[in-house]
Amino acid sequence: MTKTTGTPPAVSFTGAVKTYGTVRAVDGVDLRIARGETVALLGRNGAGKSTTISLLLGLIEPDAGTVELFGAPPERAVRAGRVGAMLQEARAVPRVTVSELVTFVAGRYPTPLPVAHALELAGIADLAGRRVDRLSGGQTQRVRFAVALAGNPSLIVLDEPTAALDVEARRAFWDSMRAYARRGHTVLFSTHYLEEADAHADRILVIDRGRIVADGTGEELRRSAGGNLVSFDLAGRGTEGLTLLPGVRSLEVRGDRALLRTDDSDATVIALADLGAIRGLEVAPASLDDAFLALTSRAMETV
Ligand SMILES: Nc1ncnc2c1ncn2[C@@H]1O[C@H](COP(=O)(O)OP(=O)(O)OP(=O)(O)O)[C@@H](O)[C@H]1O
Repeated sequence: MTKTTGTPPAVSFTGAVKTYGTVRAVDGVDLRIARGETVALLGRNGAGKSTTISLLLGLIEPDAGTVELFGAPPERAVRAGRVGAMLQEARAVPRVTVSELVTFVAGRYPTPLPVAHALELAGIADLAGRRVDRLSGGQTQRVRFAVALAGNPSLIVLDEPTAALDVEARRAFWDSMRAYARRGHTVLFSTHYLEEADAHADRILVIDRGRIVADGTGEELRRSAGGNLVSFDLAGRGTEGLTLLPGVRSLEVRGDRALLRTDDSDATVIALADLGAIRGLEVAPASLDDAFLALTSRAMETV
């Protein structure tokens, strides 16, 4: 899709692998992100999101395969000021004000945003004179966003950017992020929140055990997971054999309820009735949540 112009994509992974001991944190990722796209990297805890982002930023090297930004090694793009990042660990610099910090970072880039503009975009104009080590978690998060924006980078990478934000700050954050994306910048953000990925990304990459298991719009993911969800109370019974019932593609257990994704809910319900497993039985269309669970479910391996 991005090959036609001859311009290298913003992000390109080819067979990238990163292993920690026996864990394949990133396990053969092939990926292209075109310039101007807003992409969400969605996955459970430990799925490989942060490792993917570290590879992308050149903070770690792949054991195999290649990673490029704008057709060059990540370090080169980072050094040229084409990349801004907001990572998970926040280390406050003592005594410095918000404005001083953002001014310092902006000064390291060739074509930075005016500092007042970066502060305004991050929604922290009113915090300009405050010390960065005396802010709340949510305020600190927004300062980190201003730091990521300060250099006016072509690509901005945000690792779980809304983790510490309340509802209002979250909304303000996404408004700012979208304003930045509308200027033609490329945005990659990681999240656990399906609604955020669905609402704010052009494209969602679902990562599970180091692999990209789905790539598309929220609508496409819902469609690809397809089917219906049949759920019922286990009432103490086991889950053996449930994935073998007619139509069933995957099984998830939430508390005492079994959730079966099925391509043929009628056949599944009849089979459950034969087993006498109909307590609290419900049939519902798949949601994006369900699609995500189906895509990343451990039970998928057995289906
Ligand atoms: N420095 C490291 N040393 C050893 N194992 C690591 C290291 N970093 C990551 N891992 C392992 O690699 C896997 C992927 O971790 P990663 O941090 O990329 O996941 P994540 O999707 O960002 O998770 P979370 O949502 O919890 O932040 C996990 O099994 C993790 O334990």
